[in-house]
Amino acid sequence: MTQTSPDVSTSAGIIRLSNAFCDAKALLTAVELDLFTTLHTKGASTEEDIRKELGLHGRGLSDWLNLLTALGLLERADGGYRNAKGADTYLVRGERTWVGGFLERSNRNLYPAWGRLGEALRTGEQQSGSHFDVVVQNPHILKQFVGMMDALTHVVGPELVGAFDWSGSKSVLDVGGARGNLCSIIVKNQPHLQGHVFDLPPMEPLFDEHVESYGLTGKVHFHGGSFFTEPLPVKADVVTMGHVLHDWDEKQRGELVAKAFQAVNPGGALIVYDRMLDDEPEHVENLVISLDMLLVTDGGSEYPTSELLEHAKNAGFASTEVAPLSDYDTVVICRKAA
Ligand SMILES: C[S@@+](CC[C@H](N)C(=O)[O-])C[C@H]1O[C@@H](n2cnc3c(N)ncnc32)[C@H](O)[C@@H]1O
Repeated sequence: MTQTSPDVSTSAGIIRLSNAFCDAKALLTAVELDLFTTLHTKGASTEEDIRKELGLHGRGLSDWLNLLTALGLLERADGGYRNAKGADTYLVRGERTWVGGFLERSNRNLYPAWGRLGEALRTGEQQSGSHFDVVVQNPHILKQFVGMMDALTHVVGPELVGAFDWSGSKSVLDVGGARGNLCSIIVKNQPHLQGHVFDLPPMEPLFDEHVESYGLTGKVHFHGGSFFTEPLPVKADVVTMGHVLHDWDEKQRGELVAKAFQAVNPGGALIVYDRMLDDEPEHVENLVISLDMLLVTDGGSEYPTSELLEHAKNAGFASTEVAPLSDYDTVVICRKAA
C-alpha cells in the first residue's frame, strides 16, 4: 500500500509528496472512465476485458490498474482485477452510497483550479471561473454540483440526525439546502417534521425529482430565492446551514447567521456545520478544503469555530454547543431563548 503521509525529512519522502497529485488523478480518472461501475457490473475482469469495455488504447493500462491496486482501490482476482470493498461501496454509479459526484466535480473543477494555486495566492482571485449563479444556469454542471453535495450530505446527514434531539421540533429549514438531500434524510428519519429547503430558484426541478425519489413530495418544500437579497422564506424550529458559510467572507458569514436568527422560532436552534479550523489549524483535510474555497469562491474559506461563536453571540443566540461531526466537520448548535 502506498504511503500517504511520506516522511518529508528525507529527499525520497519530499519527492513522493510532490507526486501525491498523481495518485489522486489516477483515482479521478478511474471515476471519469467509470472503471468501478464497470467492474461492479462485470465482476473480476482481465486487463484486455477492461481495455475493450472502456474503449482504451492499452498503453499504460497495466500500470494504471496496478497503481489503483497499490492504492487499495482494486484487488487482483481470477487473473484480472476486481473492485476492493471501499471502491465497490462508494464508487459505483447509481448506488445510494455513491460519493463519485464529489470526485467528478473535483476532476472537472478543483483539479484545474489547483494548477493555478500560485496565481490565487498572488492575486487573491478565485481560479475556477464559476460563481453559483453561473453553476445553477448550466444543467450539466448543476447536476455534477448537486452530485458533489449529495456525496457529502449522504455521509453527514445520518450523523446530524443523531447529533440533535429533534423530538421537540415541528419544522426544519435547510438554508442553501441544494436539491434537498440533507432535509430529506432528516425528515425521513424524523417523520414528525415538516421540511423546507431554501436555495437558488434553478435548483427547483432537481429538488422536485430528488424529493420524489425519497417519497417526500408534499412533506419537504422548496423555496427559491437568494439569502442575500431577501429574508429567509419561513420560520422554523430548527434552521440548518451546512457547508454554506464557508462559501462567503467573514462579514457575509455574520450577516447570514443574523438572518438565520430571525428565522428560528423562540426556543429553537440554528445548526451550522462546516470543516471548521481550530484556532491553531493543522488539520490537513480541512486546510485543503479551505484552499478549495480560495480557488472556487470570491471570499470564502473555512474559519475558526471561535468566529462562528462570535457571530452567534452578536446575532442574539442565548447559548452554543460545539461537537465534532462525521470525519472532518464541526457542528455548532446555537439555541434561541424561548
Ligand atoms: C456548498 S453548497 C452546500 C449544500 C448543502 N447544504 C451541503 O451541506 O452539502 C452551497 C449551497 O448554497 C446555495 N446558494 C448559493 N448562493 C445562494 C444564495 N445567494 N441564496 C440561496 N442559496 C444559495 C447553492 O446553490 C448551494 O446549494
